[in-house]
Amino acid sequence: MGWMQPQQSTEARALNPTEKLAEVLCKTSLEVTVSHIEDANTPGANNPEFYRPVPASLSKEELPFITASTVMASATSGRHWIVIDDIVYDCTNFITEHPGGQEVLKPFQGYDCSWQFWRFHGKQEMAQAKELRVGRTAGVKNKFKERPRFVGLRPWGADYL
Ligand code: HEM
Repeated sequence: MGWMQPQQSTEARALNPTEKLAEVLCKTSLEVTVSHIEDANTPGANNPEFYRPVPASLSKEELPFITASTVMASATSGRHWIVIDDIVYDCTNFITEHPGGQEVLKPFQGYDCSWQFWRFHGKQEMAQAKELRVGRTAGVKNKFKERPRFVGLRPWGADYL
């Protein structure tokens, strides 16, 4: 039996090695990591005119996030945006230079055209497209259902049926 004596606060006295370690571990585990998330409320962020092509050196994660509704709004704006694998490409100037012609790109303004792109192109064209990136997005629809690829007379992958 004895009297309870309040302990000195840790600020007032030097910490022993165990306390020091505990302090470091606590601080480390409480550290908050932040990633760059665009604020869709930023003035102008809902207007396709707000965005311009970003440097090719930026990774996908570093691209500004553009909402699906803003991407779709580009269809009625002056910008010709298309989406391939959740990346938004500004083809406003490129459309007249596209070797496959303007007509193939026109129906995709404001829409996803991933499978159509990969049907005709490979990594080389994708590298060329990199300089047209304006942002990343999610949930943008493709107007057309992908038709199965045929290998000879059977659809690709049909041999497991
Ligand atoms: C930013 C996106 C795009 C870029 C950078 C791009 C680039 C190119 C290039 C460099 C070629 C010439 C290829 C060659 O001569 O071998 C080409 C041809 C073509 N592209 Fe694209 N393209 C894009 C988007 C698309 C999309 C979305 C479609 C379809 C909806 C498409 C359909 C075609 C077609 C049909 C050809 C002609 C292919 C042929 O003659 O064999 N392209 N494109």
